[in-house]
This record gives sequence, structure tokens and C-alpha cells, in this order.
Amino acid sequence: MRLTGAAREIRPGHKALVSILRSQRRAYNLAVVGGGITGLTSAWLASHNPKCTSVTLLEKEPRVGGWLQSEKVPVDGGHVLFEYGPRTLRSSFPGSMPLLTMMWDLGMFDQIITTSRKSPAARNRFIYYPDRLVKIPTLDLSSPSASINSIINTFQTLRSEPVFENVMSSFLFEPTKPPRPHSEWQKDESIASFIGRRFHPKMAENLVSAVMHGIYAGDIDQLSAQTILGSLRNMDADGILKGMLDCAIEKKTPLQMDDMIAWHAVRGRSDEDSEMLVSHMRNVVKESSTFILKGGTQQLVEGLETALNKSDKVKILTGTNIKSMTQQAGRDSIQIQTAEYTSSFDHVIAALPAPALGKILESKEKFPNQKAPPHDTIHKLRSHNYATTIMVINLYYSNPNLLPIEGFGYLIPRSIPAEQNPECGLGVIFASASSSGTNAFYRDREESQDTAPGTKLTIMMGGHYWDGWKDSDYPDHDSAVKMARAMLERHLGITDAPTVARTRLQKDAVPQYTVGHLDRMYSLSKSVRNDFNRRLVLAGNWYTGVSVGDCVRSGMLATLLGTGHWRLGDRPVEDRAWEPWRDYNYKDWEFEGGIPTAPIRIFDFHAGDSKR
Ligand SMILES: C=Cc1c2[nH]c(c1C)Cc1[nH]c(c(CCC(=O)O)c1C)Cc1[nH]c(c(C)c1CCC(=O)O)Cc1[nH]c(c(C)c1C=C)C2
Repeated sequence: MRLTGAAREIRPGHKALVSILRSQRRAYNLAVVGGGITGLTSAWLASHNPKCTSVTLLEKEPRVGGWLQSEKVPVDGGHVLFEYGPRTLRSSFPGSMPLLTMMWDLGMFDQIITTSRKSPAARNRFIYYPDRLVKIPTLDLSSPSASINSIINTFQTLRSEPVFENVMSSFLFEPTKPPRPHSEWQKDESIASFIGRRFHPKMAENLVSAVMHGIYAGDIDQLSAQTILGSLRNMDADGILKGMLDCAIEKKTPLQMDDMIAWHAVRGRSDEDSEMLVSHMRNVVKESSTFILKGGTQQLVEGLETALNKSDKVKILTGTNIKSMTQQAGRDSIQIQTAEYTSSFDHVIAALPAPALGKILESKEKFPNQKAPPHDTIHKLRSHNYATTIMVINLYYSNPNLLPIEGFGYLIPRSIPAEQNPECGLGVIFASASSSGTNAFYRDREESQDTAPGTKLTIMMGGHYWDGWKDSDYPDHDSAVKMARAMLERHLGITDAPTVARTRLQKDAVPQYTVGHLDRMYSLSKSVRNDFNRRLVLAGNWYTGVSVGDCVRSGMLATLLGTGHWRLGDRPVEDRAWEPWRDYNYKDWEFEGGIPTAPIRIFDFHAGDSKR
């Protein structure tokens, strides 16, 4: 049942967004290209801007939502919900605030289910190495005796399990490791190189590679340490352990500047439900490390789509192929041509994969007075083309006691040799465990995405192991299910046949931030700004973060800052909360056009700063 008498009544509309969008310049019309979560967020935010006269959302596929895909499958006794893309959303401050605020404004808060930090799904995470599942130790500090026991157990596990070989000694010696030579500080390196250099290559192989499988399905030899481990890498000069100790003593936390900007932008609320929103968001972040939606991530898509369909400013064009995107000499507006029509837009937010945008810009369509093709931008977009492909296999078993252990699931590191991982397995999620929890609005309600008992498992395979594969190389549905079952038998001893098996090959699903990513994105952003006079904005998972929260933040920054209709520092002085960018020369930061992101990526948040 969708809410919520209570929350509806206390939601007086979108005063918040209207108030931050007040300081507008001229009226403008907007095209958003790409109907994934970034594009939907951008269109939704723009639709609340009184100066935005129309929003046209163009999507190539017949549906919007992109990688957010959930399916309710009827089974004996009810239904189970399968996810084919992202499933759990991270709950953290300030990273989740823009997403949670948007969900509140969409009236979806009562559809959020939080997973307690104390639940097995949050605490029990496993790594498969070398031929068994090993739990990653977590400290239980709930009482003095629990703390002592858990420290002793952790110590024993770290000493006895081969997956943790060298971990203790590499932590011990980390402070003695020299930093990189000063001349190389700015130079990026791979995650394998950074972790191997500061800790031990075995730690990179056995532990960090598994984590990177779970996030990027990527290879630690290629992924960028500067982009992905930025805050740790900033501690290279004095040592990471010392850096972390300093953070604990000085009560400081490295935070992303973009997160703070997006949070600042959406929290400028003056409406009466703002206190209630903040208190509910605080509960979500305090009590859970992840949250889900009762109807799956698809529900967020539907919430946004419904809101957009209600707005008479918004047109959603699905199944629409763009033939060209051009500018005319002497004009700033951008012309978009589809099979049906050609239209001119004051601003365009491109929330589609970088190579797909490159292809559109490369189009040979000719118009009178057309500017020369933006070769520099096209070249940079087309060479930013590496994403991993994942086969997602969802299995349902009617037996609720199928699993020998409780937890989130397990990840497989790249140190497992090919003979022992012929399926190219990346990990297995015990999906039933993370499908239930507490309602974020009604804290006394326990809820689940599934109405039928049983066990849901998701097996992921492929990723960087399948780089360079042709379409004909990928397993089909039957082979994928067979491979998944072979993995489950080998790893968990499960021989039962699943009642339901659904597979989906997610081609080029996770863009890879490889060594040098930040420099390349800076250069791409500059080219786009120059080539399109700041009228073209790039947003989404190809640029500044691959998670759902990152995409929502990116969509918001694109709409607010990227179109130049809001500026950092626009808010009146008396209304100003703590603004960390004021410690830097933020007035010189460029956000309009290109990739809207702060040049200072990470800053140290000191406890008490927000009261300044
Ligand atoms: C379709 C497969 C995906 C894989 N990674 C991602 C997708 C969409 C993206 C992703 N996964 C995680 C993160 C970081 C956390 C966040 O900020 O949201 C991102 C950006 C972590 C994660 N990985 C898996 C789960 C269930 C989660 C959620 C958060 C958590 O509880 O830690 C599982 C998983 N994802 C992928 C694989 C191979 C895998 C294996 C078990 C690839």
C-alpha cells in the first residue's frame, strides 16, 4: 500500500526546490538525453524550476530507468522480487542525502526498507578463498566481554586464514613504507600498485580485488587509485595508518565536496516538513548501512516517471533515436535531430554512455550554417569506452533453509585461478537476507520485498574476465544457469534445482575508471565547454561515480550548476549553513557546461564544522 496519509499531508509540494531555483536568470528550455536514473533526476529537478519552460527527455529504449530493473515473479505462496542491476542503496552522510530528499519529495519514504547495521546481511560478508568461504571479521564492541572475544577471534582468523596472509604484517610495516617520490604525487597509479606498495601485493590480490569485483566487476590492475581510493591515497605522504589515526584523534572525516554541494542544494528548504525529513533521514543513516525499496529499484523509476508525467512541462520520448546533435555558427542553442523532428534547446544534459554520445556528435547529418564537428570532444568521448559486462543470474528455491550460512553473500577475488573459477564468477548475493528490514517511515514495521517464503540467490559472473568477448562468446540462458548451479554446488554444496531461474546479460553495465581517469575527465570537460559554449552538460555513471547515489547527485549538479542557473554562494548570507567550499577559491570553480564537479574532490570534515 502506498502512503501515507501522514506523509502526504505533511508534504506541501516542492517549495524546497522552488526556493533554491529562485535565483534564476533567463527562461530556458532543456533536453535531457538518456532516461536512466541520472536523466530522470535531471528532468525531475528541472521540471520544478519556474524558469525552465520545457523539458524533453529522449530515451533510445522503449522504457526509462536504464540499469534499474526489477521484476516481481509470482511463485507458490506469493511473489519474489528479482533485481537485475543495482539492488541496495548506500546509506551514508552526506552521500545519500540528495537521493533520500528526492524520495521524500516523491512521497516514497514509506516504501523504503532499511537493513539494520546489526543484521547478518550487514555484518556477515564472506570471501571465497582458497576453497572455502571466509567471513571478513567485524568487531563487536557492544560490551567489554564481547569486545575481548571479538578481538581474540579476529586475531585468530587473521593469523590462520590464507586469505589474510600478510595482512597483519603489512599493517604493522605500513608506516615505514616510503611515499612515492614528490615528482610522482600527481601521477595516478592502479589500485593493485597502490595497495601493493603501501601494504602487500597479496592484500591487493586476495581482498581488494574481491571488493572491486563487487563494485566495478573490474580489474585492480586497471582501476584508478586516484579516482577510487582518493582519500586513502591523499595520506600517502605520511602513511595511511597515521592518517587514519589523525582522523580519529582530530575527529575528522574525508568527505566528497560534490556530495556536500548537492546536499546543500537540495536542503535549502523552508517548508514545514523539513525538520521531519531531516529526522527521518538521520534515522536511516544512523541505523542502516544500506536500504532498499519495497518494489525494488524499479519503484524509484516509476516514482520519477509518474511525477514527470504529471508535469505539463515535461515530454518523455521513449524509443527515440537521436540522429544528430549540432550547433549553428553564431548561435548557442543546440539542435537535436531525431527521425521525427528537429528541435532547438538552450541547454542539453547528456546522461548517456560516453561512447554513445560520441557517436551522436559524430553524425554526418548536414544543416545550413552548421558549426564544424567538435572533433576534440568526439575523440575524447569515443576513447572513454571501457565498461564491464556482467551476467546476472537470479535463482529462487522454495526451501527457506537452503543456505549453510547467514549473511550478505560472498565475493571471489582474482587470485582464484581460472581452473577453480571456470565460470568467471565474481560473487554470489544471498538476496533473501537483504530483501527485508524495517520501514523507514513507520519504524515499528518489519517488511520484505518478497511475499513468498524461500531462498533467493543472485550469481554474478563475467566482468573484466570477459573483456574483448564477442556477442557469440557469452553464455546463453541455459548455460548461464548451469554455470551458476555448478558454482553453488562447488562453493556451498547446493544441489537442489531452483524453482525459478532468470538471467540477464548486462552489456557494458559498469563503466571503468581506469588509471588517469580524473585527468582525462578534466580534459573532456574542458573540451565540451569550449566546443559547445557551455550549453552541453555531461552527467551520469561514466564520469563522477557509478552508484545510484552518485548518479542522482550527478543529475542534480547537472541541472542546477551545469546549466548555469544556480551558483555556489547564491543563497543569501543569513540563510547560509556551513559551506565547506568557502575555505577554497570556489568563485573560480567552473560548473557550467562539461562535467559539473568540484575541482577539490575531497575535503576534511571536522566534527563541529557544520555548526560554524
Ligand atoms: C549489476 C551489477 C553491479 C555490480 N556492481 C554494481 C552493479 C550495479 C555497482 C555497485 N555495487 C556496489 C557499489 C558500491 C556501493 C554503493 O555505493 O552503492 C556499486 C557502485 C556494492 C555492492 N555490490 C553488490 C551489492 C549487493 C552491493 C550493495 C552494497 C553493499 O551491501 O555492499 C554485489 C555485486 N555487484 C556486482 C557484483 C559482481 C557483485 C557480487 C556479489 C557488480
